[in-house]
Amino acid sequence: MAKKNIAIVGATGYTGSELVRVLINHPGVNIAAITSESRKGEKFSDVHPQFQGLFEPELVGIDDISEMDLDLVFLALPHGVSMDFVKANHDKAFKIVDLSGDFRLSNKEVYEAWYKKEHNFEAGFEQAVFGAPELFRERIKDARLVANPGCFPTSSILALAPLLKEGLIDKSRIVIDSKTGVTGAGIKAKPNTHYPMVNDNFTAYGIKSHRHTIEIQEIISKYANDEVTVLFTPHLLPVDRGILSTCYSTPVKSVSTEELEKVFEEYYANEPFVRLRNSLPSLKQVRGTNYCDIYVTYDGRTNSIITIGVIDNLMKGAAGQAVQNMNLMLGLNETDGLSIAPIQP
Ligand SMILES: NC(=O)C1=CN([C@@H]2O[C@H](COP(=O)(O)OP(=O)(O)OC[C@H]3O[C@@H](n4cnc5c(N)ncnc54)[C@H](OP(=O)(O)O)[C@@H]3O)[C@@H](O)[C@H]2O)C=CC1
Ligand SMILES: CC(=O)N[C@@H](CCC(=O)OP(=O)(O)O)C(=O)O
Repeated sequence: MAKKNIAIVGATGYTGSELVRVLINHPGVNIAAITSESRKGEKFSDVHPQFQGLFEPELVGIDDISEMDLDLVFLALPHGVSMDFVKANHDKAFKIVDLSGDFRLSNKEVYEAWYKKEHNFEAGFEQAVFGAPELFRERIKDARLVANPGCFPTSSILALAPLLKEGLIDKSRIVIDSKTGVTGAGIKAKPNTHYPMVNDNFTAYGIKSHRHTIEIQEIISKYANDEVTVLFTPHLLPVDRGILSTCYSTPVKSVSTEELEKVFEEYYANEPFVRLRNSLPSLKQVRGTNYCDIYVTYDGRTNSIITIGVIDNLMKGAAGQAVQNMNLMLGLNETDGLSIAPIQP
């Protein structure tokens, strides 16, 4: 079969380079173009020297790809920027996987309330499919626009989905406590991600208002076909990549750890990128991979179910999941390019 032609928009960012790391070893696709506005005309390996000898094309401008013969375009752009490209190109022959949050929510009003930003392409909300393969695989296969999930939502939705599907927990109060590495904030240094602020430090942020609260809540409500209320707090860890989300919920019937493990085993039996762990998972066990490792247990003393979801924010939380979605959208094997072992230690 001829290789599919894809383009990556936003070469200088973390997820742009992570897409390249995965796709240069993908058997079914050719990176036909990679764009940058800030470093246009330079070589990709000038921007990311670790790719010297591996991938050295010249970076083109975003306008150069609109008329190219492409099968799919990845948007590795900030939210608020992706929507312009989607608006201008939604009727082109190529499919789009948008890594930003611009089309993940239900509608323009909800977006504007949580992102504090105007949205300029309302029709995109109707067209977009939320790119969580474990929940919406069949819809992703037919989608022209996939909204790739946020990193915190990926780790927590996968840790909660079986409990919701089986109607095992109280939907009125789910607490999600997440920790992330600093690459989640993108490549440009900000005061809160500057080395002295992050190193040897630990802090919560986005309390009561982080935009992933509504993303998680909307998706799991849709999935459970009922209203779910989520309390979500992210924290910044002094590590470069990885997310660990600990989710607390209350059972609505009598459960045991063994029963819960069985529910999760059955639910994820055929999922290539979900691994159920019988010991506590950690960031390094998924580093550089597309895995989501999950641990589930019941605490009788507090009558709580505790589930832990761990991912690499740049992989299952962004570029890896985007490639998984691309594989589904282009009719390739879902795991192509993604059979990567973790870097440990
Ligand atoms: N980092 C992560 O862990 C995750 C990120 N995401 C999402 O994926 C998207 C990309 O993330 P990430 O790679 O980390 O982001 P970065 O900030 O690292 O990179 C974004 C890139 O977008 C390009 N760009 C084009 N127009 C603009 C503009 N107006 N302002 C700023 N940058 C612009 C820039 O590249 P150039 O100059 O080359 O055009 C920039 O390097 C974001 O929407 C992010 O929220 C989602 C899940 C996880
Ligand atoms: C450390 C850090 O700042 N992380 C980011 C996560 C961003 C992300 O990946 O999500 P979106 O694609 O939805 O922007 C944050 O909390 O905003």
